[in-house]
Amino acid sequence: MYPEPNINDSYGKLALLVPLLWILYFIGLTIYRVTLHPLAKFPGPTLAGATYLYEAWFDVVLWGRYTHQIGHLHQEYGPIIRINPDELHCNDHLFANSIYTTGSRRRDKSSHYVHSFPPRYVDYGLTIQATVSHDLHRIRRRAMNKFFSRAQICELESTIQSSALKLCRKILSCEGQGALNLASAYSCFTADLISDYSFGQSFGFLDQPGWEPNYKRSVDILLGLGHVLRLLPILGSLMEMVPLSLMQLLSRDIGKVVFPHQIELARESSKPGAKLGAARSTIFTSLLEDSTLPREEKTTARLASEANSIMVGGTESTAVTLSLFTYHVLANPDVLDRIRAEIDTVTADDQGRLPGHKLEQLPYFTAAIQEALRLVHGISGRAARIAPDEDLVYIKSSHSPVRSCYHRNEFVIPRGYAVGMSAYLLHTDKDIFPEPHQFRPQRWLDKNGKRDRSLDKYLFTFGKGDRQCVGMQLAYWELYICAAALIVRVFPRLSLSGTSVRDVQYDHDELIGKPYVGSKGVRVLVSNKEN
Ligand code: HEM
Repeated sequence: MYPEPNINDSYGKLALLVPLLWILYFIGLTIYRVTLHPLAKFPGPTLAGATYLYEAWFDVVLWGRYTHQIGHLHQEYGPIIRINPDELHCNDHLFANSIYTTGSRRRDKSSHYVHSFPPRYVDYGLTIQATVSHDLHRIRRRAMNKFFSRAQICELESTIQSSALKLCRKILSCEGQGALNLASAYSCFTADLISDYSFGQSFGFLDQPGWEPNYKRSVDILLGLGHVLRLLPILGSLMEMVPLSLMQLLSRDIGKVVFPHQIELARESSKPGAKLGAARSTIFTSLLEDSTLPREEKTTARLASEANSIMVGGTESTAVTLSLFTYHVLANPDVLDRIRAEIDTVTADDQGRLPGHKLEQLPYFTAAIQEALRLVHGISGRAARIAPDEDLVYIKSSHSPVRSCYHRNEFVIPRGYAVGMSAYLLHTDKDIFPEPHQFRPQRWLDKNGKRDRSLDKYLFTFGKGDRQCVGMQLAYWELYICAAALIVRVFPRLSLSGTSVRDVQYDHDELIGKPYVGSKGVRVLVSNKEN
């Protein structure tokens, strides 16, 4: 007779074996990553190539600070470095056009990067911004481009003008009420505009008595989740399993960014003969009617995710640029005077509005907007791309901003591996932007005070290549029209309150660049007479 196998004993062995196998796998993987892996020959700290924990230390534990560390690593290792097991980082402007291409050279997004976007809200794979595949992105982008062309945005001018005037009146009505945080005010303005354009119905944040609620907190929460989701994608999958109703109960702010209802309304109004249609065509009614978009691209889940992506992309980035612009202009009265003098040369229309196409021709005003965009950085950290069909050859240029002990001049990046650049590091390259942390609009002008466009190609705030911000024209139009209205109607009665340059200065990444944790943003006092 054989003794009966002890089941508890077998479970015990299995319980030991599983972690042991996992540890062996992990050790094997680590050795592979630093020896035989196709990126193993690239310069960089061994730990960064061996494990994602290195990136997690800077981005999760130290909170969004890997970009600073990447800057230090470039100083030590040269213009192209390995920053995690599967990704390289380059800090040479001249290589940007090889990474961020347009036309027939295909570029996928790296799935590690797109995991930063919270599932369901700016859904991984469902939105244009989180689409990994180049080919699928082309289909989605083609359908969306027409809403953001210059001609289309010019059509929107009167809506932008009315919202800007509404914003000015509302700020002025805060006279004598203590410090006003402009982050909320500007967020109300941008969210109202983009919701109106997307759904044909504005959120109406500027029409409510105060500035709350608004969309800012929801966007902050979503962007703040980015590092954790990217480095622990399983959390994303868990989030996906939480029913929407529960998520709305758990967080009122996150609950606000779910739009199936708006998509269903758009679907109803796009049906032939519908009665409840919006007065004009909106982004989503038009996407639903677009016969070139395959049916699976028009599901409510996908379009609701896309709505989130447009709302998130279109609200906070423009609002923070306006805040940064406001701080620097109020803190530098000579800059304000110069812009004001230029704006005074523009003839207003019969309703007192300053036309966008005239404003964009003002050289100093434009230079100040470019400078605000440079210092705001947009998506400040790395935005990696993968070339699936070609090896990329990087040849160290004489420009290359970093001096290194590595003497290799040529690197071949194997196809299928991610390589990216970071707006913050490019925008603070002293060779291109001397005194990079200073707000100096004149750097965008020639010695005769005319616009010098030679620096424009180094502005990375809207990204580059095929995946460059689709809303760029709209953002410029909002900035010109709103900033001009504020300068003429509001700034003479504003003064900064308890705000320093640190409140607008880049400190860390939360997908977009953020000032130090705890910053209260740009706060102003509104007085009843002009300063
Ligand atoms: C100052 C304002 C803005 C800044 C700095 C900005 C920045 C950016 C950047 C850097 C990207 C590329 C992202 C990447 O590579 O992953 C992007 C993409 C995008 N932005 Fe903006 N954006 C701004 C305004 C807007 C506005 C007003 C909209 C309104 C609709 C918008 C919608 C989008 C969308 C939908 C994408 C994805 C495009 C694609 O993947 O093809 N953005 N934005």
